[in-house]
Amino acid sequence: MTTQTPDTQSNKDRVFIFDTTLRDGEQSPGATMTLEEKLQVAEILDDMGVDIIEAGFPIASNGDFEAVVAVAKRAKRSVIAGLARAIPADIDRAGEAVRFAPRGRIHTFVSTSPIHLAHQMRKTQDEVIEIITKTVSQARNLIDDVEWSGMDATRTPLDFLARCVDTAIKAGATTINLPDTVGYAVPEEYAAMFRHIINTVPNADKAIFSTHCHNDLGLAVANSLAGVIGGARQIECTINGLGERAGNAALEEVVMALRTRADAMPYHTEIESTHLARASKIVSAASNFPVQYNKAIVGKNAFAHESGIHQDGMLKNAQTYEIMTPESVGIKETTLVMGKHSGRAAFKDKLRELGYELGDNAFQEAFVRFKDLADRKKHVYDADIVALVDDESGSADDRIKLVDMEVVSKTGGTHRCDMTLSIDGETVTASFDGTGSVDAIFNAIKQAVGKEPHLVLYAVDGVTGGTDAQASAHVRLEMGGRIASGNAAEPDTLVASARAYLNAYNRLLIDRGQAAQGAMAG
Ligand SMILES: CC(=O)SCCNC(=O)CCNC(=O)[C@H](O)C(C)(C)COP(=O)(O)OP(=O)(O)OC[C@H]1O[C@@H](n2cnc3c(N)ncnc32)[C@H](O)[C@@H]1OP(=O)(O)O
Ligand SMILES: CC(C)C(=O)C(=O)O
Ligand SMILES: [Mg+2]
Repeated sequence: MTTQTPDTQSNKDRVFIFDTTLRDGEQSPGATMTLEEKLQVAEILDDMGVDIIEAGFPIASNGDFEAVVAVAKRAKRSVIAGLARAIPADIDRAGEAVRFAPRGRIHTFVSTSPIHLAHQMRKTQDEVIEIITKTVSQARNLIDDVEWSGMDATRTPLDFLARCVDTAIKAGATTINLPDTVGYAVPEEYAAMFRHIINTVPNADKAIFSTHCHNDLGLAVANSLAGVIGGARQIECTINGLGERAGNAALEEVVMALRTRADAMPYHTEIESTHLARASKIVSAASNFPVQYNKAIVGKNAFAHESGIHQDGMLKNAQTYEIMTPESVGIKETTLVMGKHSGRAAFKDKLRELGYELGDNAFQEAFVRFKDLADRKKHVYDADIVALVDDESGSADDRIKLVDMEVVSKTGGTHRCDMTLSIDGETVTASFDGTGSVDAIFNAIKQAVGKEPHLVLYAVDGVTGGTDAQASAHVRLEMGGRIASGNAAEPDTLVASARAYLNAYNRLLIDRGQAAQGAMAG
């Protein structure tokens, strides 16, 4: 690995970030945003230091025009761009909209690839060259900042692409964008294309070269970075990778890749990365596109760890499993998610966080119960762990233990419980009916133990949400003037109820200092 340092002094390593969430991003089917939503997105982009915001395609509709005008009027630091086909009316309309910005840009594009020329534009190469000269000059007469894009550049023969770029620069384009419109390029090829064009076109140094990559093969970010390595200094991208078809390069990914791997790629952006998580949420809400959990940088799981080995490492030193801090992208903190893959280190840390200091044996017991619960439950929440630790039932000292239980309930019919208990080490079975499942369970226990404590209280709470939530059951029993309470938490309400009853019963036995059989003989 080579270690390089970005040249922040001369700015030759500065990469400009051109965000097109409001234009290419909005082209995602279903992602249409209201004016209010667009303004909210533009505001965060401006605040985070996006160099250029492509606010829309003004000729597309009055709504798009108004949105570009509104974003332009509110722009603080960012340049505001409007897209235009290589058509005079488009260019005029874009110019009309972006002139409201302190700094506006007309972004005009035309197809360059043989397939587009033959089937979409139905023009010859010479006609396209003539169109470029006319339209770029027209744009340049309206504004100083003109970007020209060669649509489908990556499927265009390099000699013709170079001719187009040369023509656009001569006509006054200040930024040259070479898009991978259909997400066809691979990184080495994309880098080589920039190198070739920049080295071949005589006035290449008069323009900034730009990448614009689509994610059809999942290569948009890799290609954008390769483009920069090949000489581009502007990346066109979108928040959350929103965009036509499989999307564009994700802004948060290119920014953090350049920041995190500045040693390998000595370039820098001026993006304030702590805004990334918020920007992602705003765009997700505005576009109605959920962010996938495992999305790099801003996904729910990007800084979450469930497996014990990783959690252990994270507790020892966060750099063992994180290459950037959550704070650096605006996420409050790393989460150690408690689940079936968690180990003792994370469980102990979680207990400490929840205010528990357990002795070795109690910890070991609680950990076994936690693993057992996590095996049965998808999400183990803090409240589940609290219930699990507070539930002292099932301890090794219990004289009556639940071995097995089966409950059959029929609508409008009987409720039956077959139960196997271990009483002072002896296996006892019982079967009993009840007016409901819980009644049948309690009756079966009473039959097995042979004594009838009086049920003073029975209550159940859901500890956490969802159908797999733990049920916390509470039972209070009275026998011979003594009262004992028992609690148990389980994903299954009936099992929780049985265990809470046994927990209370075991406590009655401890209080009396009697053996269970003795209690039975009573
Ligand atoms: C790769 C990209 O992302 S390109 C941007 C894509 N974004 C959009 O298309 C969203 C906004 N688009 C629209 O609202 C509409 O398509 C409009 C207003 C631009 C045009 O609408 P219409 O005039 O009805 O044309 P329509 O969309 O049916 O067809 C596009 C026309 O533009 C032409 N065209 C496409 N790209 C260009 C270009 N860069 N320069 C000049 N003409 C172009 C096509 O050849 C076609 O022309 P034709 O009707 O003479 O065959
Ligand atoms: C308009 C251009 C830049 C575009 O979005 C593309 O080629 O993908
Ligand atoms: Mg695009």
